[in-house]
Amino acid sequence: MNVGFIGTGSMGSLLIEAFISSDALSPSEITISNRTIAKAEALADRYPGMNVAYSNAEAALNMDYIFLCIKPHEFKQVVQDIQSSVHSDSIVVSITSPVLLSHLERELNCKVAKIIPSITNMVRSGATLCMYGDSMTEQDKSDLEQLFSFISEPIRIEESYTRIVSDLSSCGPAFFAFLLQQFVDAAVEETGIPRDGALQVAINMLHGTGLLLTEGGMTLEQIQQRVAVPGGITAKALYMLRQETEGIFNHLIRTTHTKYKDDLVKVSNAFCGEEVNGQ
Ligand SMILES: NC(=O)C1=CN([C@@H]2O[C@H](COP(=O)(O)OP(=O)(O)OC[C@H]3O[C@@H](n4cnc5c(N)ncnc54)[C@H](O)[C@@H]3O)[C@@H](O)[C@H]2O)C=CC1
Ligand SMILES: O=C(O)[C@@H]1CCC=N1
Repeated sequence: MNVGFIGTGSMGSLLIEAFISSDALSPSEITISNRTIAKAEALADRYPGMNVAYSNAEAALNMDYIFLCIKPHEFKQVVQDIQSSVHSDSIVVSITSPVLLSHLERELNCKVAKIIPSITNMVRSGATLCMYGDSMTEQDKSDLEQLFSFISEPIRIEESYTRIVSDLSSCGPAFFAFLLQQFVDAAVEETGIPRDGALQVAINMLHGTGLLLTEGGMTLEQIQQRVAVPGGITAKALYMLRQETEGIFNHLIRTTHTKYKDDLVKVSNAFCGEEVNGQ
């Protein structure tokens, strides 16, 4: 398989490293390009056999898959760069939410997909959200999902739900890391417990809670019920939490969606010179 990665920043390098460490791809199957070429060269130095391309056009030439691991505002330029390298059987994969499949289909004479990864894929965990353009066959979709199954659970979603599912899957690790940090900081502030010890206990708790929900087969409600014995301490604290956090995640979701709509308008203007009112 020949796979091109354009953009070797945070997510591009994470995907490359996860695919290699999971044996989904060997370094010699991978060609990379990046705006700052020294960054691509440094990555390739760590994986003998990996190829560095000195233009995006070269990174897309003769590739089965071309992953665009760049920011939304960088798409228009990169899509132009690769236009003459792709052919009807190439599959271009975008990993960002505000670039629509229709934007890519409009500009590229090839098959297109959108796959939103998550930082959790670094440890071969979490989901990848899969959406496909019209020319992707069922075989193309299952081949791509087979590749992503080495590092994640691929889940097909409707493009109209991209943002909310990205909030849960890709932004979620940042949101829950933030909440855990607040919990630990408060523990230190309120009691003087050494931070390292408190953090270690909190991390074990989060890991164990994840296992209860997966391997343990428990629901979110069951976990709360089993811990919050009637009249006990947890029950009292959960009551307080419900009062104090009411509506907070609605506010969070409205915030991500407002930013998403702004980005979508900018990308649509760049691609089509017109505004789009999609969600
Ligand atoms: N951070 C996360 O957890 C997730 C990020 N994403 C998406 O991944 C995308 C990339 O994000 P990051 O990797 O965090 O960004 P980044 O800024 O770390 O990486 C982008 C890379 O693209 C390169 N680049 C920019 N313009 C280029 C061009 N014209 N030609 C070649 N290379 C170019 C930059 O040099 C940089 O190395 C974003 O669109 C983001 O929405 C998607 C899911 C999760
Ligand atoms: O907004 C996006 O497309 C992704 C999800 C998490 C970070 N960036």
